[in-house]
Amino acid sequence: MNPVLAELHDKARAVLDPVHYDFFAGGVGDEVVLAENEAAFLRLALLPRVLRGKKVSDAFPVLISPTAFHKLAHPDGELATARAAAGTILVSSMASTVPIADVVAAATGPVWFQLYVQPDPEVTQALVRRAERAGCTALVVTVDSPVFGRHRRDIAHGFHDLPAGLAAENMRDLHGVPGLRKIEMSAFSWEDIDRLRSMTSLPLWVKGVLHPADAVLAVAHGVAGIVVSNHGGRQLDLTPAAVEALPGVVDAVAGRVPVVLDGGVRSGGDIALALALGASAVGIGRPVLWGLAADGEAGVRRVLDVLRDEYEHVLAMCGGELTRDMVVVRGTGVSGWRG
Ligand SMILES: Cc1cc2nc3c(=O)[nH]c(=O)nc-3n(C[C@H](O)[C@H](O)[C@H](O)COP(=O)(O)O)c2cc1C
Ligand SMILES: CC(C)CC(=O)C(=O)O
Repeated sequence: MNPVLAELHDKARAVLDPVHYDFFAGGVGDEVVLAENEAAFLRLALLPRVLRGKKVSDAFPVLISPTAFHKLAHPDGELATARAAAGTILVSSMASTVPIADVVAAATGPVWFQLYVQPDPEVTQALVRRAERAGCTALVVTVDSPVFGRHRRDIAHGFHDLPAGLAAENMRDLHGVPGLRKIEMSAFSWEDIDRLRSMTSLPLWVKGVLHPADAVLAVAHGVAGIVVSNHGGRQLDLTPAAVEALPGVVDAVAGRVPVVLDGGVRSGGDIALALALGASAVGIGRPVLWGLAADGEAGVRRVLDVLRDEYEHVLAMCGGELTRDMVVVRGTGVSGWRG
């Protein structure tokens, strides 16, 4: 892990209420997948190309992944995250503690809205309209959560609701129970994706695809992009590391829509590995929360700056372009990982 990210993580752990730290840090079950998401990157290496004479582009292929309840990390909550997000895309969680309109107003770049499809279609529709009115430029529907993951740390602490004064603000006044944490999970289907697409002209992404067959279905159902993700190890503690599921999805999609990799990205090198394996960009979850908890807006900015700097350095070392033949599995010498 980049040492600045490690330092911010340590500071976040020191300042946060241990219950909230565990909510942010924890995963599902034995936290095997949580650990694997990071460990899998350490099993990969890059064969740099030389003498290519390429100028490194200044694109920064990073999105801020949607994470809930930023006011648990810092009193400015999502406003601080949004202000720091310049140069990236902020995917704002439906479970934000600041209303989406205020998040967009504080941001200087694009904000996408992450949505959990709700059992009541009217609630889902109201959320979509709130995102549209706020000025969000895409919807990201999370599809890996038909039920809540069982997080042992939260269960041990009895953490199942927000403290007084904080609320999932986007849910306010929907169903007339203001301010309760009442995000619901639902086992919806591709028909709901079609329905959502007909409900809005916003580009619609799906987040939480791991199986190549689902990636093919997602393209067939007209999605604008796919986030390969196991929800940061918070849903099913049996999946492969996110980066291990990436090549299969990339192959299935065959360039028809962009594929974003999310889970375990902790350095510029991890970003480079994901891009070499075919991702268009990566999403960052917990490191943003550590920056936010440690130092608010400045902390989030530091996380992004350090990743940008490290990524550009690695890219320059690799000759300015990243392709799958450059990826080697450590200990095997095999390149062109999985084809
Ligand atoms: C505390 C926390 C809250 C999260 N909340 C959401 C959420 O509201 N919606 C969602 O789609 N994903 C949510 N996620 C998953 C992230 O979007 C992302 O998939 C994951 O954090 C990526 O892994 P990383 O933390 O290793 O970068 C959450 C993750 C964490 C750690
Ligand atoms: C409100 C929660 C469902 C947010 C979430 O997705 C998570 O904690 O992983």
